[in-house]
Amino acid sequence: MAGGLLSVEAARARLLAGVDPLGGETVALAAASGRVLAADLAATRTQPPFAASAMDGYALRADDAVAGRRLAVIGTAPAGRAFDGPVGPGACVRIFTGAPVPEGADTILIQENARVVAEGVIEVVEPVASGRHIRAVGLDFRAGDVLIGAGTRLDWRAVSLAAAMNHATLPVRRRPRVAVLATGDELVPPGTEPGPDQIVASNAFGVLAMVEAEGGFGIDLGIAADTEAAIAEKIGAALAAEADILVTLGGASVGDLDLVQKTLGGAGMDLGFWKIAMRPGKPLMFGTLGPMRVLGLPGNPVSGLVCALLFLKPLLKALLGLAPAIEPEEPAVLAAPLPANDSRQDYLRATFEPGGAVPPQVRPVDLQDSSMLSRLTRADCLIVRAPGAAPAAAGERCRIIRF
Ligand SMILES: Nc1nc2c(c(=O)[nH]1)N[C@H]1C(S)=C(S)[C@@H](COP(=O)(O)OP(=O)(O)OC[C@H]3O[C@@H](n4cnc5c(N)ncnc54)[C@H](O)[C@@H]3O)O[C@H]1N2
Ligand code: MOO
Repeated sequence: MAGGLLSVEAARARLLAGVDPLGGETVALAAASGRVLAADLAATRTQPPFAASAMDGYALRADDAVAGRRLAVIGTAPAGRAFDGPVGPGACVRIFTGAPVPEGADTILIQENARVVAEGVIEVVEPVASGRHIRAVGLDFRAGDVLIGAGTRLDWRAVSLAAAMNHATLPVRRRPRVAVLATGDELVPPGTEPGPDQIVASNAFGVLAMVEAEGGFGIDLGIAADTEAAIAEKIGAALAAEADILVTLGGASVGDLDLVQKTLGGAGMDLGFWKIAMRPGKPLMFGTLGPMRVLGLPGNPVSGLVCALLFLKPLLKALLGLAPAIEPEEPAVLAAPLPANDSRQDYLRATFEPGGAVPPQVRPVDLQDSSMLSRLTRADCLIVRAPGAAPAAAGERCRIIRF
C-alpha cells in the first residue's frame, strides 16, 4: 500500500487472479483474422504434395543439361496438370511454375537458359545441376505438423497458412463481451449540441475502440443520467447482453453524484478494490456482479483511457488466453528533468524527441491535466514514475509504455 492506497501491481494482481480464458467457438476462415486460436492447429495435408517446379522452363535429366545439346520437347506440364509419362535421355518437358516434375526428370532448365531452335526442339544454353528449381514433397510442411499453436492471435500470415493446411473453419476463443456505460448529466453524444453546462462524451469511444482492437466485442450502453434508477437500468442491460465485463465511466469518485459504486453495490456487486495509488486514475474500481466483471474507470478522459490501457487491456488478454497480459515497459532516456514523485505511481504523457535515438529520448508534454485528450493523442508514450521516485535529471534513464 502506498499512502493507504493499493499499488498498481497489487490491484492488477487482484484483477487478474483466477481469470481463465473464455471458451471456444468455430468461425469461418474469412472471419478469423484477429481472433485467438483455441487449440493447436495441425496440417491436414502435405505441401507441396508432389515435387514441383519452382520456375518456368524445361524438366529434363541433368545428364542432358550440357551447353549446346539439343533436346526433343515431348510434352507440356502446366500448373494443375501433370505430364503423364517418363522423360528419357535426350528429351524434356515444357514445364511451368507449380507443375509436378515428371518422372525421370531431375532438374529444371529455366527458359532464359534454353533456346527454341525448331518446333519441338530446344538447345541448352547454360548447363544446370541435378535438383535445381525443384521443390521437394513436403518442403513447406507435412500432414500432421502443428504449425500454429493454441493462444496465437491469427494475423494475415496465419490465416493464409491455415488455408494452405486445408482448414475452412478454425477453433477460436470467444470474444470477450464488453459493455461500456458513460455516466453523467453533463454528457451529450458527439454530433449533438451540448447545453450551456454540458460537454460532449468522449471516453466510451476510446474504450470501445480498444476493446475491438484487442479482439473483444464492444456493446455501447450510451449515457446514463446521474440517478440510481438510470444507472441500475443500464446495469440490467449489461447483464441482459451477457457482458463478460461492464466498464463504467465516471461517477467513481467521492462526489455526491458519484453513484456508480453505490448502485452496483445495491445490485449485488462484490467490491474487489477501489482507489489505487496511481495518477491519473486514482478512483479506479473493480468488482464482480454475478458472472460479470465490473471495471469502474474514472470520468476524466485521460484517467479513464490510461486505466483502460493498464487494466482493461490486460483483462481482455487474460480472457483470450494471451500472454503476457500486461502492457510491456521499455527503457528510455529523459530529455527533460522531472521533479520528485509523491506516493502515487505516475504515468506522464510524453513525446519522442526527433532523431529516432535508441533507446528513445522522451519529453513530458507541457500539461499533464487528466482532462486533456489533446495531449494524450499528441503523446507517443507514458513515462512510468514509481511512487516516491527522487528528482531525475535530463539524460537519466526512465521506463516507458509505448502507445
Ligand atoms: N474531493 C475529491 N474530488 C476528486 C477526487 C478525490 O479524490 N477527491 N478525485 C479526482 C480524480 S483523481 C478523478 S480522476 C476524478 C474522477 O471522478 P469520477 O470518476 O467521479 O468522474 P466524474 O466526476 O463523473 O467526471 C470527472 C470529469 O470527467 C468528465 N467526464 C466524465 N465522463 C466523461 C465522458 N464519458 N466523456 C468525457 N468526459 C467525461 C466529467 O464531465 C468531469 O469533468 O475525480 C476527481 N475529484
Ligand atoms: O485520476 Mo485523477 O485523473 O488523478 O485526475
